[in-house]
Amino acid sequence: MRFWPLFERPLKPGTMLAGGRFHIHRFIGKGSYGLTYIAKDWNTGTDVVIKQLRRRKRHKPAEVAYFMQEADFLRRFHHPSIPSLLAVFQEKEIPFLAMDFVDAPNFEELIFSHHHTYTERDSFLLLTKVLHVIEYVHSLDIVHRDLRIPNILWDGTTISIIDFGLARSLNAPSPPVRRRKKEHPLFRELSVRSDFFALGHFVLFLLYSSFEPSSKKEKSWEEELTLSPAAKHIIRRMLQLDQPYISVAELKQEISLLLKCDR
Ligand SMILES: Nc1ncnc2c1ncn2[C@@H]1O[C@H](COP(=O)(O)OP(=O)(O)OP(=O)(O)O)[C@@H](O)[C@H]1O
Repeated sequence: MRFWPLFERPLKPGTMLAGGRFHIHRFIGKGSYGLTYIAKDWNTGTDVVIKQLRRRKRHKPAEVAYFMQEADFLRRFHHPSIPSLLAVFQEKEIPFLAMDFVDAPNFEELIFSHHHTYTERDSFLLLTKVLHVIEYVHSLDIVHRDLRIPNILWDGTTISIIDFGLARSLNAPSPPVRRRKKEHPLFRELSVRSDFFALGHFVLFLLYSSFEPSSKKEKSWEEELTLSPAAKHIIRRMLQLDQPYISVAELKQEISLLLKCDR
C-alpha cells in the first residue's frame, strides 16, 4: 500500500499548469477534496480559481468521480451568478479544474469580519436574489446541498454561488451520499428541500447579524429574534418545522408577499 503524508504541501506561487496556460499566484484554501489556488490564465489575462484533487485521493474512483462531477455541473451551467468552467486537466496524474474567479466577499466574511448587519427586509431581499440562482440550478434537476454562508458571495450588486462539490443530480445516478460528522441529515437530503433547509440557516445568519443578546441564557431563534409572523412562518417551512416548500416558486411567492406588506 502506498503511504501519502497527511499534510500535502500546496503548489508554490509561480508553478505553471496545463502546458503553461495557468500560472499559480497563491494558495487560498483546503477543502475536504483538495487544494484551491488563485492563478492567472494566460489565454485571457484574468484571474481564475484552480482546484486540485488531493494526491492520496486520486486512486479512489469515488473521490475522482465527486471531483469530476463538480466540473460536469459547472460545464452545464450558463448563469452570471455561477463561475464558468474554464478547463479540466491532469498534471502528474492528479486531476485539476479551473473556473472563473469571483472577486467578492462571502457572507461569512461580511458578517463576522466586516460586521455587516441586515434587517428583516434586507435579509429576505438577499434571500430572493439567492433563490433566483437556485431556481436556475433546480430547473436543471440539480441540488447544491452545501448552501452555507462561505459559499454565497455578494459584491453589493450580484450574488454568486460557488462550490458545487456536494451538488447532485436528482434524475441521474450519482456517487453515494456522503455526510460529514455532526451535520444535520436534512442538509444533505437528495431533494430541493435540502437547499431550502440550508437557506433557512443562511437567512438566520443574516438576521442574527443585528442581534444583541439581552441575557446569557440560550434561547431558540424564535424567542431571540424579533420577526414578523410572515418571516417566522417562512423560516419554519424552510427548516421543515412546518410543511416544507416544494419549489423555489412557492417560496419566492411567500417572500414577495412578506416584502410587499413590509413596505
Ligand atoms: N470560483 C471561486 N471564486 C472565488 N473564490 C472561490 C471560488 N471557489 C472557491 N473559492 C474560495 O476558495 C476557498 C477554498 O474553497 P473550497 O471550495 O476549495 O473549499 P472549502 O469550501 O473551504 O471546503 P469544502 O468544499 O470542503 O467545504 C474558499 O475560501 C472559497 O471561498
